[in-house]
Amino acid sequence: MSSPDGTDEDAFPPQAIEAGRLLFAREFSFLRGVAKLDGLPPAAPCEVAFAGRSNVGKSSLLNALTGRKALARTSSTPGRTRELNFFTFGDVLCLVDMPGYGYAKAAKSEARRWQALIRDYLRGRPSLKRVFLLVDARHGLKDSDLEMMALMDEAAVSYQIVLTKADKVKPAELERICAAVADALKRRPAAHPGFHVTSSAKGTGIAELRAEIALLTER
Ligand SMILES: Nc1nc2c(ncn2[C@@H]2O[C@H](COP(=O)(O)OP(=O)(O)OP(=O)(O)O)[C@@H](O)[C@H]2O)c(=O)[nH]1
Ligand SMILES: [Mg+2]
Repeated sequence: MSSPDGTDEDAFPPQAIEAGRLLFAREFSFLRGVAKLDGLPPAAPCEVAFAGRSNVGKSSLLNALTGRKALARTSSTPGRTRELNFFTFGDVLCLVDMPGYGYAKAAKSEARRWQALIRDYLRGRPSLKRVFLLVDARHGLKDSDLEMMALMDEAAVSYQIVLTKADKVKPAELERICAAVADALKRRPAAHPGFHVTSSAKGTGIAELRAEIALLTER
């Protein structure tokens, strides 16, 4: 499904793009924020989560996918999302906006609490079909991303990289980052080999990501 550089560009036939469009045209609502695992909502048939470093653009991507400007709260200050936020499309799909990691200024105790919540959630959620691991296209993979990937490899949770803020990088630099990401994914047992390149600001790659999620709901 991937082109030689590992991206999923052109990988989706028009039917898949249309299925993604229809899926995300459904009624969509915020279900609840969860700070402790015992508050998890009942499992939807398909759950998809968005993880990544603080400020990488998780909440913005969720808003771009759903076409709602302020469904998930975004901020230029890292550490905006502090809980697992569950959004549902009827009884078909649940999207989870996760708190970011790697934010140096977060209080240590709070960072530990988020990490434990993320770890326990990843390990104990059979309905979780895939985690989209967001990586800033300007910065590429950082140590904290590699730690997150190791955690998901260990928990056998399927994950796929989504490069964000592609509008902020020059094409040559983007190519270099894509090659580095494709290389890093080769040695990861739970990683999907393809990845997405997106810009929530410009709408790049959003239709393809919707199509990818629609395919996950059909499994
Ligand atoms: N240029 C550009 N800016 C973006 C894009 N996506 C997000 N941003 C900006 O990046 C900042 C962080 O975005 P958020 O969506 O709040 O990031 P987050 O990953 O949810 O952050 P936390 O909840 O703190 O972990 C905001 O100022 C967004 O406007 C993008 O595609 N392009
Ligand atoms: Mg957020």
